[in-house]
Amino acid sequence: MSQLPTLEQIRQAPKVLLHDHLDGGLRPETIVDLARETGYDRLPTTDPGELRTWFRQAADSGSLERYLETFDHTVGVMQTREALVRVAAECAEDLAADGVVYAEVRYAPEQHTERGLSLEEVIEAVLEGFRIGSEGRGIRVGTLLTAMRHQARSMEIAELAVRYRDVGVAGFDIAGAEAGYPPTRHLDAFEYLQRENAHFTIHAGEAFGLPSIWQAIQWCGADRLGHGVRIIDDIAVPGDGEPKLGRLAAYVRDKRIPLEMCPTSNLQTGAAPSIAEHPIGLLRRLNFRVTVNTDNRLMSGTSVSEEFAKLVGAFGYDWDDLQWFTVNAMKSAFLPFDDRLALINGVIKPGFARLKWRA
Ligand SMILES: O=c1[nH]cnc2c1ncn2[C@@H]1O[C@H](CO)[C@@H](O)[C@H]1O
Ligand SMILES: [Zn+2]
Repeated sequence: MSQLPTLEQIRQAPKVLLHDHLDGGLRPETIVDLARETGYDRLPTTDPGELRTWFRQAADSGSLERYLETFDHTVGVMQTREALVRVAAECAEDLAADGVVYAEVRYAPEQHTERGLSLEEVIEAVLEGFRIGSEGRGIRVGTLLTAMRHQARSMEIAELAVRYRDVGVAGFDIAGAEAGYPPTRHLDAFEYLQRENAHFTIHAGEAFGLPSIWQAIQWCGADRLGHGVRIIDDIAVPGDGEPKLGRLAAYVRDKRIPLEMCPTSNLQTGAAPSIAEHPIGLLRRLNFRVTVNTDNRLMSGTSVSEEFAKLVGAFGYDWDDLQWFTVNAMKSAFLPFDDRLALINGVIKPGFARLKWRA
């Protein structure tokens, strides 16, 4: 009988990451450096080791709103061009070191203008950082521009996503507290993106249920769902018989709408009770188009490989399962079809084949 994949082996597999926040993945050492350089004096500690633990624990709050408070400190030190270039470059390095071959990393440009940078300067700094950090590392990184759902700048950000689409911006997203801020608040931005043939995902079904998912898909036209875990509220699982899908869950599965699942993050915000009870188990069994993501590597103390390893531990996933999640993610990327196919056939399948052969 073949062994289950180990964390070390998983690190060597070519992986794809669709849901990762730039301001949720800083190295603690970098936060300390940047705070010193930019005069940010509100960090809870200036010891990198303690800071790592602080983020992890503060994010373990059980509520999305409290989890999001920790971003004050990362966003607080990402207010200069140099800081943004460095954070983006290190993000690409860290993802490449974890074996990620394609990533879409998101952030909200409107949160990085406190010290006078324009939205364009923010976007260009991040693109420059990703260019520097990916060079020669076997990784391709695109960005998603996020608009904050409690603010009113989504149209402006959507226009920038279209303007920069041929130079590294792959799409658009909305994030932030979900309850009380339905996606339809930003309908004009989504309609504009659709008219422009642009791609977007929406954080939906994380801290709020089915109405949020329904609006994101049927009103706003989202290509993908950020999290989407609450889709299980539309699936009845009788004790003995087959699970029965409601109309919305059936639509999501039939249309192959990608779910950007982030298991550890969901435990921290209270969206799932444990990895073993995470909806990903059922959704994978029912062949929804599930992908596995990190959300915020710093706040969750995780990486794509570690998310995979936790799922292997909880559900006994083998190499075929991990390849299936990876191909799902690549199919769902906001990248031209030819490029997706080239990565699947030229990088992902051969990479997994080598690991399976060794196992
Ligand atoms: O899981 C999440 N749900 C909703 N919003 C989030 C999540 N993670 C991060 N952000 C929000 O997105 C902003 C831009 O990257 C972050 O500053 C944070 O406020
Ligand atoms: Zn997120």
